[in-house]
Amino acid sequence: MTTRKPIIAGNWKMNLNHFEANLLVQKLAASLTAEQLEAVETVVLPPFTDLRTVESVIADGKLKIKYGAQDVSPHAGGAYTGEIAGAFLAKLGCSYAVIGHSERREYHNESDELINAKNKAAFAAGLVPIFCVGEGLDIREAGNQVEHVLAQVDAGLEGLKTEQLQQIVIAYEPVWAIGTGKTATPDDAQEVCGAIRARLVEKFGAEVADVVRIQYGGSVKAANIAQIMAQPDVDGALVGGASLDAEEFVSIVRFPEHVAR
Ligand SMILES: O=C(CO)COP(=O)(O)O
Repeated sequence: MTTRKPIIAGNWKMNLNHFEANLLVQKLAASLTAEQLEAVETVVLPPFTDLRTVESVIADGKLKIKYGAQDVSPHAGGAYTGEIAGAFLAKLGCSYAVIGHSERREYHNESDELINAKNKAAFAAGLVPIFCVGEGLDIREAGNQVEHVLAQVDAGLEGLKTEQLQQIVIAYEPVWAIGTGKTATPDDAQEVCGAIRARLVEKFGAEVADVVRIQYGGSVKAANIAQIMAQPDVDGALVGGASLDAEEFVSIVRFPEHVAR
């Protein structure tokens, strides 16, 4: 089996202006050693307007922190007022783009088809999608979470090439656990992340499925990261609220040390 490098990403959502972004990245850089950043891929996902600043801080300090955007247009360019093209994000040094976050599915009516188009647009621009899936509370209560998430996975990955599938990051974020303080149990997270990997094996073969990194997201904190990361099919976390606090996020990135303690 391949060893997948853990990936911890901080989704700042619509928080922190570019001055605040500068400060937070500086704090992360001051607390995380080169070894820690080598062991755990660390990503920040600020609002679009912070990206130029984040690019500068990271380039100036030669920091091994990666960054990305929270969305991308499905279009390459043109008359799409308010949209941001993947090529612009790539020019700013972004490595990743969050695609299909539940907040965009819910508040912007993003469909599986649109999300699939955005996954393709991200790759076309040289960005790696952090492709989000997850069930709402009604679906969880009816016990249909696996079926629901696998349908989202199938639709979002439709038509992607093998080398793209090998790079994509899939984030499983149960909607009922986002911002609620109600974390899924490690077993809940493993059930769905394991089912996602089994589906990847079935559709694309073990060589693809073995290298795809699957994150869990939903009320991840320093206090619960180690148990979540101990699950065999969880390769990282997509962190919301706790990523806005430098000390807390640093502690999450340093999860391998929690296990050793
Ligand atoms: O939506 C999330 C990350 O994308 C999770 O948010 P919280 O960590 O605030 O629950």
